[in-house]
Amino acid sequence: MEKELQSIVARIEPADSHWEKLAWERLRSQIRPRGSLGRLEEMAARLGAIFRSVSPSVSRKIIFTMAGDHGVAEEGVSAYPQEVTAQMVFSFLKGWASINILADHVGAEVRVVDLGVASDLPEDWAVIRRKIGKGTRNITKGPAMERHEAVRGLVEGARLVMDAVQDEGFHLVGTGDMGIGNTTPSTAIVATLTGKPVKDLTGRGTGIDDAAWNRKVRAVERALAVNRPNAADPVDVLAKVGGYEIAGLAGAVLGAAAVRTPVVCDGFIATAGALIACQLAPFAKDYLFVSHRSQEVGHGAMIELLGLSPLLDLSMRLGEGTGAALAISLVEASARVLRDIKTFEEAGVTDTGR
Ligand SMILES: O=C(O)c1ccc[n+]([C@@H]2O[C@H](COP(=O)([O-])O)[C@@H](O)[C@H]2O)c1
Ligand SMILES: Cc1cc2nc[nH]c2cc1C
Repeated sequence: MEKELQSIVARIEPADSHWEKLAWERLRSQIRPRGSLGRLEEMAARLGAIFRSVSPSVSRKIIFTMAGDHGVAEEGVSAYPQEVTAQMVFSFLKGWASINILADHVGAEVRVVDLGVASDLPEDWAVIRRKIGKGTRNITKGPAMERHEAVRGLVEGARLVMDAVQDEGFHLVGTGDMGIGNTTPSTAIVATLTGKPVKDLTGRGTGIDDAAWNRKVRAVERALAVNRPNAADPVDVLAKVGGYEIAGLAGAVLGAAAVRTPVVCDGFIATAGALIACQLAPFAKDYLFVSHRSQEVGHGAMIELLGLSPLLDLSMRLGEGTGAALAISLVEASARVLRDIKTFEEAGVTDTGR
């Protein structure tokens, strides 16, 4: 597994700056005032660099919603009980949840992956089964998982995305999460990677009260003190204070970058995964779009560390891939901007704007 992870990471090359230049040339010669489509143009130029094309198509879209449970939930850090993770997986499979509706709205398929739900999911559920463990261990007492388990989660996430792109022809990937308690490990990850005070990075997750917030801050502080994750070793951080679904989310970003495919990450937890991926393979960032700014307070520090601007700011804090779904429509729009808007020359319009 470690070898396979290394080979995935080694495949990740920077996006193509030559094609980015060609994309900017086309964008600048389109029949509209120069720069008038703002950030859509930046997205379009990045797509040109990713696909090595000025006529990219991203019509086939897929969202992977990665699920896992967390031993730290027993510290009372969430507003909901652990069984909600499996219950929401069932709802995703039924098509009842927010992600189903928003993904359908933008024409994206949803796949639900069990990387570490605490219970055995019934055999007749159409979930993608990649269970590494039945929930992580409590990070306030020791490591969330073994290092080899973190590597396995990374590889499983990467494989799912690479297969979807290479075997099924998807052009654009979104990442989302489901896991009661997972804002706690995500906070521990961003605290480790930024060194900022835990208090400033800890949010309200599913909507916890002040007492639970205090417990959450203490849980993250204890997790860091007990495990001493090595910020210079992203797999160590993931294994000690991460989660199974966070490993899958990080792997999905690696897999997308390895097959030169844009990937849109959702909110706080999916971005924690993306951060791990970009620490492992800095060029992965060339393929990454941060869908939205989550209301979870520590998300700002993650975004700052990545150096990417979120596409939307809708005061959302749901997860599941919901922000990714909405932003996917913008990424698709920017591909159409690049490909379909005619140039002054093509349209015979007088150009005096240079
Ligand atoms: O994606 C986000 O920004 C986000 C912010 C807060 C909560 N969530 C979701 O809520 C759950 C985690 O919250 P908690 O309070 O149980 O740690 C998990 O299922 C996430 O998908 C997601
Ligand atoms: C009901 C519910 C749905 C969710 N979706 C993502 N995280 C969630 C947390 C809860 C509690």
